[in-house]
Amino acid sequence: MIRIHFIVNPIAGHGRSSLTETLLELYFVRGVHQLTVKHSEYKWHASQLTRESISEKANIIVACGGDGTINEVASCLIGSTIPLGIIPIGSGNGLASNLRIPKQLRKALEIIKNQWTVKIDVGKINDRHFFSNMGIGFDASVIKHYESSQKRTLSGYVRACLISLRDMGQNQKLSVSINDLNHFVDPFIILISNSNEMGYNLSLTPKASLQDGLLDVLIVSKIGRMKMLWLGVLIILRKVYWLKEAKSFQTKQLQLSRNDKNYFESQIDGELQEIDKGNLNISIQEKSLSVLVAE
Ligand SMILES: Nc1ncnc2c1ncn2[C@@H]1O[C@H](COP(=O)(O)OP(=O)(O)OP(=O)(O)O)[C@@H](O)[C@H]1O
Repeated sequence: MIRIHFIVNPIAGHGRSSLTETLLELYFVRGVHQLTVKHSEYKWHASQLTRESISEKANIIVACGGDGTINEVASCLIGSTIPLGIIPIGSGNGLASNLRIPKQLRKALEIIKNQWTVKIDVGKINDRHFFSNMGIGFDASVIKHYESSQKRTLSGYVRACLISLRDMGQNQKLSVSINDLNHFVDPFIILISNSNEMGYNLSLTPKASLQDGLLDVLIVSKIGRMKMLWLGVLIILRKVYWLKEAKSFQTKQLQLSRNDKNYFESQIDGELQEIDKGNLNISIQEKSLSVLVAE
């Protein structure tokens, strides 16, 4: 018997999905698959449910949600032999899109039944993990406004970008140490990416790969408002490197530090996080998560 546990975020993707045990059972074989469906009730509950599923000896644990839910479930599975399944019912679904996991329920469940796995890299930031990307500056501000608007849609995302463009003015001098070189920056954005997709088919690091053992880093120093708009166009065209203030790096690890006492306001896999430390140590853990994908 294959024990498959589904951890469902009921509010992901505007809460439009209605994944129930009765619905899921239609796609599986009684006597071969044993299904358990759990619903998260609050932030970080999905992590707790995953830890319980591990002690209940689940053979496969499926994150049903967007990048935030995947982060909570997958963080508990790093280094484990239990593979992560994904049902992309989130809003942006960046990681699922990079892994070519379809949004159609039947096709996504087919991947889980087939049990074909690949190992992917995992990003580490101090004692937390990210699977898609993390960022500081403009994109953290976008996530802050996106989370506080009640509209988790592409138009809500565009609106959050416009509000963030209006608000970006504060200086935050940082030291970034990459590949033994120190860069002192007043960044508009720092994005550290494992995946080549941020969701909604957008990418700031189109060359990133989930399996290359490297983090792709984009640093854009402070720019004026016209250039910010031009950057928006370049993001859509996937040609951010055309901007002369944009610098790209590939590395296995980097450090960010700031001298003032402020916390780092950052986004990790699309969720706003306030990291109360003057130093961020960011690294890659190569091929440390098994994920179910199409063969
Ligand atoms: N019952 C719940 N009520 C409120 N928040 C929840 C609940 N269950 C999970 N969450 C939180 O919802 C947040 C958003 O989840 P998730 O990222 O999966 O969806 P999304 O934002 O729609 O998708 P994406 O990240 O792909 O845009 C996560 O931080 C998660 O911890």
